[in-house]
Amino acid sequence: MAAVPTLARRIARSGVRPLCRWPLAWGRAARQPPGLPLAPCRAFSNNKILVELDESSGVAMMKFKSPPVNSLSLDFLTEFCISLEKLENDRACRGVIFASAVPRIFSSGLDITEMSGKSMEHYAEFWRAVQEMWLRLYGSNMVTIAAVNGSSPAGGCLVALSCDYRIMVENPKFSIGLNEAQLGIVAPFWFKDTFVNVVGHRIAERSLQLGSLYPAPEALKFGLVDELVPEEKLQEKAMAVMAQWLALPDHARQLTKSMMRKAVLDRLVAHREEDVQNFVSFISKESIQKSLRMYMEMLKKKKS
Ligand SMILES: CCCCCCCCCC/C=C\CC(=O)SCCNC(=O)CCNC(=O)[C@H](O)C(C)(C)COP(=O)(O)OP(=O)(O)OC[C@H]1O[C@@H](n2cnc3c(N)ncnc32)[C@H](O)[C@@H]1OP(=O)(O)O
Repeated sequence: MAAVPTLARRIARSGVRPLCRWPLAWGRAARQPPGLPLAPCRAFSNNKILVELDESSGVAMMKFKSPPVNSLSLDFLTEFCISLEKLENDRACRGVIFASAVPRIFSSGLDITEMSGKSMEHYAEFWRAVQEMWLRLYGSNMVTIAAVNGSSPAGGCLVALSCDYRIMVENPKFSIGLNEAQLGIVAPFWFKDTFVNVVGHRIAERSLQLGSLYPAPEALKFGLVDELVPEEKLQEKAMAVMAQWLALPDHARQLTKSMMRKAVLDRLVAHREEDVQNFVSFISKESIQKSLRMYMEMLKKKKS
């Protein structure tokens, strides 16, 4: 299979629609002192993601709005990469906070329908998009904070793990973890490396083998998330942590981040095509397809 940069073409084709210059998301108007004009702010959105950049603070809010569960479909991943690239190239932006606009769910992880009943070409295109999302997010020069306002299994957990800091809503009904093994699939080496870098080898090994999902208070205990807050305090807390991180000179923080993450990033870059081939041959096995179908059926049955 040739290494066709299909995602790059999708990014080029896909338009990012500008919104208005004075957006309302995250209650900016409420924070503004009365009588003063609003600080410069730019917003853009596409079908699945809303972004608001506050130029005075250099902080962007990226909100996932792909109901019902913010699953990471090919379209979502493409739009995520476009939005992140736009912010990365914007000199006014120094930090991004990620949150969900869907109640109770941060992200349900990779869209299982993209990995089930499709062609080998489709699996390859999808997996390149997953790799691209992680390479851009884990390798971002910006300060990245996950404001985890809902459940965040598997690929959703990877998004949070790839950020510099994780703040989660203290609700024990919200869970987070790399539960791939429960679906009969395996977290690839770069998911594992990202996880190990956050929680350490022993906890990662046990959690990955068991496919464990942890309620927010459990996740805090071993550092899968950095702190818990009540839902109504999440935005304020994320802004405060961001201000702390942005108080340092960018170059020192960026070089340190790159030093800490480079080996893990380089490993995927060096084995990218091999990783695509591994994914395609693994996911297209009939036994794996059967496991995914059963898991989807289980999700549907749970409702009835
Ligand atoms: C040798 C090694 C080689 C390497 C091989 C690599 C192999 C692959 C590695 C893949 C890595 C990562 C995988 C993933 O990320 S898989 C996704 C894992 N996600 C989950 O397990 C979460 C599943 N969902 C839930 O638990 C719940 O939906 C929820 C998120 C807790 C929300 O619960 P809810 O009650 O509010 O909503 P629910 O009714 O369950 O769902 C609403 C509809 O959404 C559908 N849905 C849910 N999650 C997904 C998903 N991830 N993908 C697609 N669709 C999803 C669900 O089926 C409902 O649909 P419908 O309304 O019934 O039609």
